[in-house]
Amino acid sequence: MRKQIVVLGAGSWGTALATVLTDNGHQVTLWGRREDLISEINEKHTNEKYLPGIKLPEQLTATTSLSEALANKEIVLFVVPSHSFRSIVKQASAWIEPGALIIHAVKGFEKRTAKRMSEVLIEELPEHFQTKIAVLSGPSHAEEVVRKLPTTVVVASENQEVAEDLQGAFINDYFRVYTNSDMVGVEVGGALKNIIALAAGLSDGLNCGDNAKAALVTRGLAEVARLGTAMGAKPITYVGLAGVGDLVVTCTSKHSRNWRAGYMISQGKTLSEVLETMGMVVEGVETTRTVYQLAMRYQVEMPISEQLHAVLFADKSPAKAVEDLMRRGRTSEWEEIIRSW
Ligand SMILES: NC(=O)C1=CN([C@@H]2O[C@H](COP(=O)(O)OP(=O)(O)OC[C@H]3O[C@@H](n4cnc5c(N)ncnc54)[C@H](OP(=O)(O)O)[C@@H]3O)[C@@H](O)[C@H]2O)C=CC1
Ligand SMILES: O=C(CO)COP(=O)(O)O
Repeated sequence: MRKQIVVLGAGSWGTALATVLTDNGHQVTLWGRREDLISEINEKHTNEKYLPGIKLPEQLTATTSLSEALANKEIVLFVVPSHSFRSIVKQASAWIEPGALIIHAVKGFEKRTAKRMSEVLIEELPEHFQTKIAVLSGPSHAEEVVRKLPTTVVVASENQEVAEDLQGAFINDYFRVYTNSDMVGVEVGGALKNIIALAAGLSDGLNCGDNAKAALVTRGLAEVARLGTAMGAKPITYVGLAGVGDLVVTCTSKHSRNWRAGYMISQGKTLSEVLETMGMVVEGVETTRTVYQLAMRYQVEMPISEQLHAVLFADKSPAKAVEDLMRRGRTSEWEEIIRSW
């Protein structure tokens, strides 16, 4: 059924998801903060900064006005980076229709509080939205989605009806959507895989080889599952799209900004040079800082994240980080948490 949908955030992922929803016949409004970009989307049907060379559907309209964007919308999708999430939710809150479903597609934690985005939504929106919140995640680079390449994602909500309604709005022949009830697991998986992708970029830049990459993905998954489970996730989520699926794509794809950031650091660039060159959000950097605190709070061992933290924020050489990972104390592959899968 045709729905009225607003997508808040006109970067790569917001624009790509708005395209999927428009292709599905919904009436979609894309909100962004820059007049020049919004005029470009409305007049030229392009978003050259974030999705160069892509023609967007002509039916997709954009605006810089939050009140206009949110008027009469049945689904509200937030896709702004985690660092601006709370502020945009606060501004939007007053204009959201009481019956709307709320979904976000953000892969990060709030820097100041280490909260998940759904926790921020619960704090900032009126209480009646609490049972209407969902997250969309999984292996899905915007550059491939706008080219209609086959993609699978997961929509997680504690409310099965909400998950199924949203599945129905997003699913099509190139964008297959699965439901899941584990919001914590899906949100934590989406955020943490960026740390492992940064490490994979470093490893590739140091020519550590394919064995090392496989080790990072596999032991990275163990690390993600360990913290996720301690935070309340269901371990089985990590053998799904928001776990192993997203780890594989982000650690191996040329499209990954996190992988590219790690690679550039291995080539001697400073973190600020990397972030400046990228011109797009690299969520894994702040997530590494946050996860360092979360690992201590939950008393969870996270050796890859810990080494990456030292490389990014304490000037440790990537080569020494690899050496320290390889020389860790001997351990068994299967610990209690992972054994419960
Ligand atoms: N790109 C992808 O393939 C995927 C991304 N994601 C996740 O989606 C989220 C958004 O990322 P993505 O779209 O890729 O990011 P981009 O870097 O492509 O775009 C960032 C967008 O956020 C806007 N923005 C930046 N700062 C602010 C602010 N302070 N207030 C309001 N808007 C702001 C930018 O606006 P402006 O242009 O005006 O600066 C731009 O529209 C991230 O959490 C990411 O991990 C998830 C899956 C896939
Ligand atoms: O989440 C993504 C793919 O699933 C995008 O990853 P990057 O932010 O590293 O580009």
